[in-house]
Amino acid sequence: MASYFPNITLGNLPQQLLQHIQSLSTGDLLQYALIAGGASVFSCVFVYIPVRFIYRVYFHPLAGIPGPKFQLISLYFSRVYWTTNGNKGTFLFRLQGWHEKYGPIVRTAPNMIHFNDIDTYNQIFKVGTKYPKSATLYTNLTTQGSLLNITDFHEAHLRRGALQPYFSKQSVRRLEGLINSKVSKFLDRLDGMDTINISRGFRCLACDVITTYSYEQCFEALEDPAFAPDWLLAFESLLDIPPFAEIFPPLMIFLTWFFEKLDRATIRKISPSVSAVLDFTDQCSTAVRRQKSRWDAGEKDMVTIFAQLFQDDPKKGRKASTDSELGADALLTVSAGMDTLGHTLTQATYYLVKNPDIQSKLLSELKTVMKNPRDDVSEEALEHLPFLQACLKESLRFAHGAPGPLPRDVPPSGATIMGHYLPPGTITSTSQYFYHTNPDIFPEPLKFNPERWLAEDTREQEKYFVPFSRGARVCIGLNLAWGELSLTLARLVRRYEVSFSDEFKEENMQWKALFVPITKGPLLVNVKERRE
Ligand code: HEM
Repeated sequence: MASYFPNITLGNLPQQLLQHIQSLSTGDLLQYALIAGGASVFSCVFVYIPVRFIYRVYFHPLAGIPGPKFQLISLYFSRVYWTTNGNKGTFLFRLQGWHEKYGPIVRTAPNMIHFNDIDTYNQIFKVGTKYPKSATLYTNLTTQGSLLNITDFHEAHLRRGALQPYFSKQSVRRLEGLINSKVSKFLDRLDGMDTINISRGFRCLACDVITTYSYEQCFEALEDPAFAPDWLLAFESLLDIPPFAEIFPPLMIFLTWFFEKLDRATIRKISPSVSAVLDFTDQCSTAVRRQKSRWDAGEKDMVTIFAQLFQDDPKKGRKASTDSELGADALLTVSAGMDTLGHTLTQATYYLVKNPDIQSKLLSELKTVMKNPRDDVSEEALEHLPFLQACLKESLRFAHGAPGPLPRDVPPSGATIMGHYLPPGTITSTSQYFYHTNPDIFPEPLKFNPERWLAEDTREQEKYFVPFSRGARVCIGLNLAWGELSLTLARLVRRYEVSFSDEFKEENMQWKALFVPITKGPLLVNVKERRE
């Protein structure tokens, strides 16, 4: 066997090394490789990681910001910790403990901070902000190419500008007939149903409204006998993506690439859920492509929220969206509204059933604009009902929209927030959950109490109320959401007495924070039609 330390002289080192390597047998090479590998692992574990940890704790520009030190050891270590062993979706609640311990600004990763301060929130989440969405964290593959993942200000501004007119208050008012017709269908479906999974029912309703509006093609989710179309069940199972995909994002990219190469029948055999989600994604893309063909053929008076995206806008310097961007936005508009709306209506119904006195106060108010249980109503009439509006706000406060940390990058100029200098590229993050549960603003924050919104002066509550986020990237669908929330809740409560089903367990309502809140189980109810 060759010596590991060959007799070489410095004069002609590279050549001598090459000759030495060429003289080695395969067995020798393997031994060298093992020794080199072992030495690398050893120095990584016992030298590189500890030295890097010491740098991060004492010498990094963010060293002055308090926080749990174990979060600074390794990003991979953190990812493994927060995605396995029942920890998934609980980061938000741990953050709460850290804020109690360390104060309103906490360093949560080597290059990331989390703050709980509404004035800083308003500085970062404002129109004209210099803090873009974080490029390293808005990378979800299912929304790739869509508005949600755009981090560049100008590009996002142009894309939003093309979609926004269809979501203005006036546009949503014109949609009232559509929303009311879907709500009627939803309520008619409840009639005669036994145990109702109303969490899914609400999501089917949201899906049918937005698909009809977006692509003039209702996906007829409300037709499903149990409000459980395949794609909805598949989305439910895939929302909780497996830990390995979060721990090794490249693996997810590889799997996506791999699935793209397979035909649908093979995918169906490997994973029926992935196949159902892909079918749904195709359905959205096909619907929007069909509209584009009609548009290109000269049918310019069609109603589609994508009309402006079909064409260049030379004045603004916006290029027409590509087919894959259109498909991504088509999927986003359905998915962005479905879970958020469904969850908010689920919270509203749960707390009204749990608090009969609140429900009966709401019912009395609703009777002033809906004489009969089956009456239609306009959103404008509902806007003048203070108690209903208070119930909706309280439900949104409990639903939290996108509760977990929303990440934004510090601009190239760097920034000072809450007395700490943050170098360019630092990721800042904050969570609406903390504002909505601040006990100084919302006393007894975990009590569903609509009355808090009826106080003489609610400016402080409004300041802390951010279910749709704020500023340049505020939810584009918020007017539509208000329309759907108020018409659905008002007409549901006016028409039916809702009660918990015997199969319903309180623990179902425990939730964890993925990008949206996911409850442990569904809200299961029974309904009885009101006589008057
Ligand atoms: C109760 C209902 C809803 C809530 C609480 C809600 C909440 C939110 C929040 C918090 C964001 C910001 C996310 C971020 O910064 O990453 C957002 C973004 C967005 N929402 Fe909603 N949403 C709701 C309903 C809807 C509906 C019905 C639509 C239908 C079109 C919609 C479409 C969008 C879109 C497209 C974005 C991305 C905007 C952008 O990145 O510029 N949302 N929503």
